This record gives sequence, structure tokens and C-alpha cells, in this order.
Amino acid sequence: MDVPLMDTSAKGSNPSAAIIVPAGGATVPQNQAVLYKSSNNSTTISSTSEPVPLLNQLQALPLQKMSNDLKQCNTQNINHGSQSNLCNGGVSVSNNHNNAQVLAPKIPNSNSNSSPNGQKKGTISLSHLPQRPPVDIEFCNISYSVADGHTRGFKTILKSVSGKFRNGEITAIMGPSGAGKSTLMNILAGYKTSQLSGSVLINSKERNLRRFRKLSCYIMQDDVLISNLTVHEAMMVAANLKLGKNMITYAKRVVVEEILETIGLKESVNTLTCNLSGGQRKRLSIALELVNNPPVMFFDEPTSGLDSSTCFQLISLLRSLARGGRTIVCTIHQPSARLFEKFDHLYLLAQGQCVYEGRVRGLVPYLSSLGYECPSYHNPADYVLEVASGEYGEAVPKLVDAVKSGACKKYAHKDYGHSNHHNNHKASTTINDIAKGHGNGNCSAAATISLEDEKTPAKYAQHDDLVDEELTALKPPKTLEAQQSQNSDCSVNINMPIANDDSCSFSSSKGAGGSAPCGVGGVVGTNAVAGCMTSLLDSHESVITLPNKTGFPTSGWTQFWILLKRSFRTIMRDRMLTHMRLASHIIVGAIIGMIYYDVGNEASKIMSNAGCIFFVSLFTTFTAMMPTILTFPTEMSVFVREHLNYWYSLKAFYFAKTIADMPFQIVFSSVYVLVVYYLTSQPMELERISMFVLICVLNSLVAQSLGLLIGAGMNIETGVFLGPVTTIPTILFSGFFVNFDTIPGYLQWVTYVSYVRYGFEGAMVAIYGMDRAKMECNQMYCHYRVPKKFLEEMSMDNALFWVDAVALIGIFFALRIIAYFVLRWKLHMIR
Ligand SMILES: Nc1ncnc2c1ncn2[C@@H]1O[C@H](COP(=O)(O)OP(=O)(O)OP(=O)(O)O)[C@@H](O)[C@H]1O
Repeated sequence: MDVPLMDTSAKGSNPSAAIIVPAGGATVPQNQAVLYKSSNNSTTISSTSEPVPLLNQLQALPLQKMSNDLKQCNTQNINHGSQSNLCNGGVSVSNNHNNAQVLAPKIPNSNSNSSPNGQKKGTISLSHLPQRPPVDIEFCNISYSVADGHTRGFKTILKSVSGKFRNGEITAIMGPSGAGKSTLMNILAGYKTSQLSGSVLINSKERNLRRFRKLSCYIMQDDVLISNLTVHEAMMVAANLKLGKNMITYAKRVVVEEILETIGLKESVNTLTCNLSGGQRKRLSIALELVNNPPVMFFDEPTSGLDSSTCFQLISLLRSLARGGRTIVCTIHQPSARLFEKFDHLYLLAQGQCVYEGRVRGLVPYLSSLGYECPSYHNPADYVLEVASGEYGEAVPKLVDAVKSGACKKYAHKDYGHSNHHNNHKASTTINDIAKGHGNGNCSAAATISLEDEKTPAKYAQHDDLVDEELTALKPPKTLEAQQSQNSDCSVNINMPIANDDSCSFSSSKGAGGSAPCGVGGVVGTNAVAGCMTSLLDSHESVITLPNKTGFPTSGWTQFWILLKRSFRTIMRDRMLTHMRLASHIIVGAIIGMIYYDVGNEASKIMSNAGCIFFVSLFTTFTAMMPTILTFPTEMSVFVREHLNYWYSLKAFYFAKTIADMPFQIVFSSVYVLVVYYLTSQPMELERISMFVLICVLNSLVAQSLGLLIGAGMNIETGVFLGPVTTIPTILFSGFFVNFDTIPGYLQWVTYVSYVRYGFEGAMVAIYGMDRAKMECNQMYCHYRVPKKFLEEMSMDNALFWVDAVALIGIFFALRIIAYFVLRWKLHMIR
């Protein structure tokens, strides 16, 4: 019989064997089928001929019952290719005597557990993630107001709301449209900090926003991803940025592969992110953030745009993440009944006020107690929204009063609705694995995700009694625990070094062993883990090993380098834009060259040649500016997501962006200019060619900077309008259409800020300046045979090439600096 039960893969310092313990039963009765996981990750299924030697205490369990449970579990596994909680348990015990290691819910990440779409089912462990502390979020009397449109008043969006979101639970923030769900989540995530009153507590301590942001991530509704990277490349960028350079590349790959396998994207590792389906994009967004194992994850409407099956898989995944000890908070609009019951905790808002906070299963009794009977066969999620929207009369004040009077408190207890409170408490604390050392007592790298089968909750509830007994039985004896802990160190499985910020140094004032490694120094077992947990949230800066002053996991230089490589790669792969840009520069250059063919040294066609030079400036201006206006807002969305999730600094992003674009712009402009230069027979002197190319390239870089400024400050629609509109005056004052001497004195200053003027003037000087010899004349009379005369006519006879070049360089830096501050301002405004 084929049953997944045992894992014999080597782990850490105790490599001989690892055994998966069923949550419902930690021993394997005689003749019970088991599944072994070998070190090469393959799974072997066999039937035991002898009882597997686990903890002696288990012998006290009713064997028949356990056998039945296991059979049931096994049948389910065979039928569904998945693991229930009963099968996977949540207990971590080490038995050094029999040299077997009984792990927390660890099931081989075998592909056999995948559903056809690649979504994982069953219990899978993420054993190589950095250890993070569990986090409870409590908020008290949060009120938030915004300026109300054109009036001078304020609009209060949240009115003194309070609540608590616990680790190990998945919380839904629900409410009618405009109730303030997103606003509340933004406040809790630390994205909104102004015009706010009330307090947010993290593990009962005042929130240190900077530190909290490192512990949390925010996954936005629209899944903005860099489109020209494969899933694996995107993950490696996240790993390199978030795990720091202290972890070797191989170790990062292991982390990435494990997450991708767990989250069901293994088959899509080489797929470009732009080709992923909606559900896969959502899963990738989660996978990217999972890299550093944030204990708090905020999701803004994670199910929007997904079909019901994908929604269900996604919420099951989030629930599994929560079961790993994470605090998962989602805003959600109108979940189906099946989806709704996947949530543990519900926070209901209406008109900016809390109208229910408690267990999901407490909602119907709560409403009923207030006279709102949910009709049979009616989705409670729909019903409560109808009630909150006023479809059954003016319910909100009544519900708000009920909440204020504590009427929903009894539904808030996490064991509400469970038949056996004690059991469930134990179960949930034991399966809280986010900070649990893995087997060998390492204080790092042991976060486990149990991807639950959809039938798990019922099954889990069904076996409450059994779970209790078994968990008690499986609890390691004190001596064993101590031994395990004393053998521990802070090394990570697979010999990976730990990133600084994830190491377990803690304050000696905490009595947790000074800055000694976790578990060493007299602190053993769970105490040691607790030491690690609390130190990370301690308000004293000194107790946390921050990797650098900025607080980002990697140095500014490393961030810059990683982002630069990513930008290069994405630009190179953007066939539509990059290849089209190159092609258009060559083709348009050739067309211009054909139109103005051979006019460069012909005095009778000098005006045409001036027109050609002007068009060269104009083309380089627009082709540099418009793509930036079009693409930067998208890049900006990615940047905002990654920056606010604490991947890297604005400076690193901005420098990388600036540097990455430049070579492409320089090459494209140079190719275009050289094609035109050659076809139009401009003077073939190296100095003039270099000057002409240089001034045109500088002109294009300035235009690109202007595009960046517009793109940073505006959305695409406004930018597409504003770009050309701001360029028209600079063209008018370039000296081609209106002679500088003709421009009225009070408008002369405009010519000095017109960057096209410097580009055009510099190009004219490069072609006709520096005492160029008389030009050819194929007509009876050529007025401008002497090039200097033509420059006089254009009021450019006194122009100096280097002044034009320096002016363009100055404008380039000015625009880049302004764009940087606009970006900072935008970031500030988002909060
Ligand atoms: N900057 C702002 N200026 C004015 N009103 C705002 C601003 N931000 C939010 N609001 C208003 O606050 C209320 C709550 O907005 P929020 O986005 O939090 O609602 P929501 O519950 O998430 O709605 P939905 O489910 O429709 O997304 C809405 O009425 C919205 O119009």
C-alpha cells in the first residue's frame, strides 16, 4: 500500500534518518504502509513489517484507533495525492538514541503531490528559510482622516477601530466597498503614517515602524512584476537582495527552489513572468516575498481576477502559510462560502467602523444574537455584507454598539467553535513553526509550510482528541530537548552561512545567553527559540545584528549592482521596445539620409542641411524621451512594491536605472547620427564627427532625463501629453525657427533653458564652425559658401561648442537630481 509517512532524508547534524510523524499518530503500527524519502528526494513506499521505533509514549495510544486514522489518512492521500494534517502533524522531536530524527511536518517535495496546474497540495516544508519571530499585531483606536476634495474639511475614513491579528491565523478584512479595508491594511502595514491617531502594537510593544517593515511584506492586488525575467531569475534577484551576500549562491538557489516547489511554480521556473497566468503571478508575488520568510504578510484582495478554483488554492496556500506561524492579513471582497470558511479570523468594517471581530465560524451566531438571522443556504459572507450595506435596515450603528459593548468578544477566542479547546491550543502552538529550530535545534532555517488538503479542517477537527494525546506524547522529554539544544548551533542546514540579520544574537539583558548563538549558554529548547524571537522585536537597536546602517539586507553597492544587472537583462530582452528602438533609429536614419542625400557639402543646400541637423536633434530628443515616459511608471510600480517591502533603497534603484539606460541610449543615438552623417556627406573629419555625435548623444540623454522626470511624477496618460507639450517650447527657442536676435528681450532667457537650443547650436558649430573651409557650390551663386557667414545668419557665430556641451551636461544632472527628489516625494505621498 502506498502511503507517505516517513522521510529518511539527511538533515543538519543528524543525517541518518528523518521520519515524518503523522499529526494524528506518531507511530507506525505493524503492517502499516510508510513512505520513505531518500536523500536524493525520491520517495519509496513500502509496508512496515515491524513497528517503527518512535517514542515509547505512543504505545499508550489506542492502536486500533490510530491504525484506522492512518488508514483513512492514507486512503485520502492515495485518492488525492495529498497530505492531511493528520498525516503531517506538527511536532518536532529529535531522538538521538535511535539516531532517528522526527521532523516537523516535513513531506518530500515530490512532484506527485502536484495538481495538474502545478499547484501543490499536501504538506511541504520550507526548511531553509531564515528564522523569523512570530508576530501579533494589535491596534487600538485607530482613526484616519484625509483632506476632503476641494473643501477645506477632513473626511474621517476610519473611526477609532481596534483589533488584534494573531500569528498562526489567516485574517480576512471584509466590508462593503469604501468601508476602509485597504486604508486599515495600509495603516497596519506601515504604508500610511500621517493624519493618523491611535496605536499599533507588535507583540504588545509599540511598533517600531522601520523594524516592523523588515518583518512584514505587502502583496498588492495588481501583481506588478518585471516582465522580462524568468520566474527563477526573478526569485534569484529577490534572494540576492533579501538574503544578503553572507549566504552563498548555492544556498540561495536551494531556498529559491524549495519555495518554487512548495508554491507550485516548479514547472514554470523558466517561464517569463509576463507569460504567467493570473494565479501563477499571484503565487510568484508570494514566493518573492517568502524568500526572507516574513512573519507578517498583508494581501490586498489576493483573489481578485482569479477563478474560483485558483482562489481556493490560493487561500489554502495562505492558510498554510499562516499555519506555519505567520500572521496573514487579507482584504477580501465577496468570498464564496467555501473560501470564507478557510479564514480563521474575520475583521468586518462598515463606514469606517468595526462591526464584527472574531472567528469566522462565530459570525452567524453573532448576527443571530443581534436579530439578523442568516437564511439557510445563504453564504454568510454575502449576508453580512448585505447587513453592513443596510439592506436589512440601519444595522451599522447597532453592530458598532454591539462591538463596543464586547458582544463579539466570545467569538474572538481562537478556540471558539472547537470541540476541544485545549487540544487545539496545543495543536496550534505546536505547529507554529515559523521560528522553530529544525530537528537539530538550529535557531535558523526551519520554517515549515503545511499545504493543507481542502478536507483537512474537518479531518483535523474530527481527530481533536487523538491530536491532543499524540501531541502530548510527542513532546520531547526535557532531557532530550536540552540535549538537542545543547548540540545546536546557529549553522544552517546544507552548511549555508546565515545572513546577519537572521542570526540569533540577543541581548544579555534578556537573560537569553548574551550574544551567544541561539540555544547555547544555558538556554535550551523552546526558551532558546523564544530568546531569538524576542530579540528580533526588541526595541533596543543593539540587540539586533543589523547588516548595515541603511537597514537593508544588502549594502547599497550590492543593491546597485544587482539592480543594474537586472535592468540590463530586462532591457536586452525587451524585444518590442529595445529591438524596435534600434531598428527605428537605423531605418529613420536611413530615410533622413536618403531625403537629405549628399547635401552636407553643398553651399546652395545649406538651409536644407540645417533642417537635417535640426531634425537629427529633434529625433534624438523624442526617441529618448517617449519610451522613458511610457515605461517608467511600470518600473515605478515594481520599485514601490520592492522598496516598501524593504528590498533596496531608492538611491540604489535610481542609480541603477540611470546607469542601465545610458549605454542603450548612447548606442542608439550614435548609430542613428552616424548613418545620417554618412549619407548626407557631412565633413569627414574625425573631430567634427566626434563633436556631432557627442552633442546629439548629450541632447538625447537630457531628453531621456526629462522623460524620467515626467515618468516619475506623472502617470502614463499625463506623461504622454506632457512630454511633447513641454518639448515644443524648447524646439521653438532652439534657434532654428526663430533667429536668436529676433526673439524679444523678455523671452531671451527661455533660450537658455531650452536644451534643444544647446543640442542644435552645438551640432551646427560642429558642422560649420572651427573655420571650416569654403563649401562646394554647384549653382551660379551660393550666398553661404563661407560657413561662418551662415553661422552669423543663425546668430551662432559666437557660440562655443564646449559651452553647449557643458550646458547639456548641467541640465542632465539637474533633471536627474530633480527626478530623484520627485521619486522621494512620491514615496512620501504614498505613505
Ligand atoms: N486620499 C483620499 N481622499 C479622499 N478619500 C479617500 C482617500 N483615500 C480613501 N478615501 C476614501 O476612503 C474610503 C475608504 O477607502 P478604502 O480604499 O480603504 O475602501 P475599501 O473598503 O478598501 O474599498 P474597496 O473595497 O472598494 O476597495 C472610500 O470612501 C474612499 O473614497
